[in-house]
Amino acid sequence: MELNTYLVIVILILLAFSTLINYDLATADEGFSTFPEFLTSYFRPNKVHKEHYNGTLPGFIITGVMKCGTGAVSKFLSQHSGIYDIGETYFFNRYYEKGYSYYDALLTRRSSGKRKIVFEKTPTYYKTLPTAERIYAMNPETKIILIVCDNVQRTLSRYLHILHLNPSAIQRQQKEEKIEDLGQDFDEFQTRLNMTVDELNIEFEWMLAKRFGNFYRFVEDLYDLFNQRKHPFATKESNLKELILTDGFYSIYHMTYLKMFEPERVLVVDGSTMKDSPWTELYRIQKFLEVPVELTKDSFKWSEERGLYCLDKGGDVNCLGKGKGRSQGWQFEPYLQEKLADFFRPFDSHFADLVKRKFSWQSNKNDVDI
Ligand SMILES: Nc1ncnc2c1ncn2[C@@H]1O[C@H](COP(=O)(O)OS(=O)(=O)O)[C@@H](OP(=O)(O)O)[C@H]1O
Repeated sequence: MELNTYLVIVILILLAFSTLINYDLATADEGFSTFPEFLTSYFRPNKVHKEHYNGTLPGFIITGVMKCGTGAVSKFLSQHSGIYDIGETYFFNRYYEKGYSYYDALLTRRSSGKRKIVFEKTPTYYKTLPTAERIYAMNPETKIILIVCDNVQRTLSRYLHILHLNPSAIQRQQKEEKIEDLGQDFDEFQTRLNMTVDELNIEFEWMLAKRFGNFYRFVEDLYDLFNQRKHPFATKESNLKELILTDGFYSIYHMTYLKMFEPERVLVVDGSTMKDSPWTELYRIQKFLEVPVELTKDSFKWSEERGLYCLDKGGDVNCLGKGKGRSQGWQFEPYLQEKLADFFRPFDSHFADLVKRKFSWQSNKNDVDI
């Protein structure tokens, strides 16, 4: 064969691949029907502990997402006369080995016998593997609330959160390691984040190509990697930049909950609305919890100083602590803002399909025909 013929063949192969390597939901044309089939293969533990469990049971658990307004939702809900917030426990992912007697004692002590619906929030439950199974095993009737938000904003908030950590002497080294990984200042963080997005994009484009551009099949492959505790999810080798990004793959983590709990026991909340109209999602939450709707628009007052809605306690404006709302006025450079939005968009669209709702931060760019 002549050199020219070789060249033509190579160009044709490259062209064929370039159409496959189009990491965009528009190419995912047959995946939607895979959801029901995928999600009806329920995995449920044989042993349910509720019958043997005499102590205080949480009526519901807020499982995440970190930096998506879990503190705001908890604080607002704690104003409800029938609800009691016992705070963060990390029982199901950090202290499970201590056993139910530890959890029981903790809940009983913190709730001090209140005859209310008790809840806890631990913002990492949503993405730690055995958690859904363990909560289900404790009580399959537990209600689950997952608060999600704009991933670009969440990424920014995570960096600022780590930068402002006020660690104990023991944790100081951990903080230094995190900052070393992320970057000493915001500019350095942006440069490194940009590179990490590029690296993940290359990896994902190949994975997507192997699935002939079907985003839904690609997500199922990611789901398998998550279950096998493999890259790009948390492993010993993971860097924090990757983890901050993959923390936003809500579908992957949420599928483990949907495979376990009845759909009516799981509520997804748009945390991005907590800043400018908290009462809208709080209405949905109160309905979901089947409690009287006490938290309404009248329960809130706009704080000019904080640029956020705060609780209105009879004229007294009660805002969350200074540790919340620190991202006001911060923004990524426009090039990175756009790159991150592009990176997360198909994942957000997939999640929106999975839970059948559209979120406040999703632009019309998401209205792709799938
Ligand atoms: N009404 C109101 N008041 C205060 N803060 C609000 C509110 N609504 C949403 N938010 C946003 O919540 C972000 C913190 O999220 P979390 O509470 O989930 O953070 S944490 O994971 O528990 O640390 C926090 O992120 P930062 O701005 O980065 O601090 C806020 O933007």
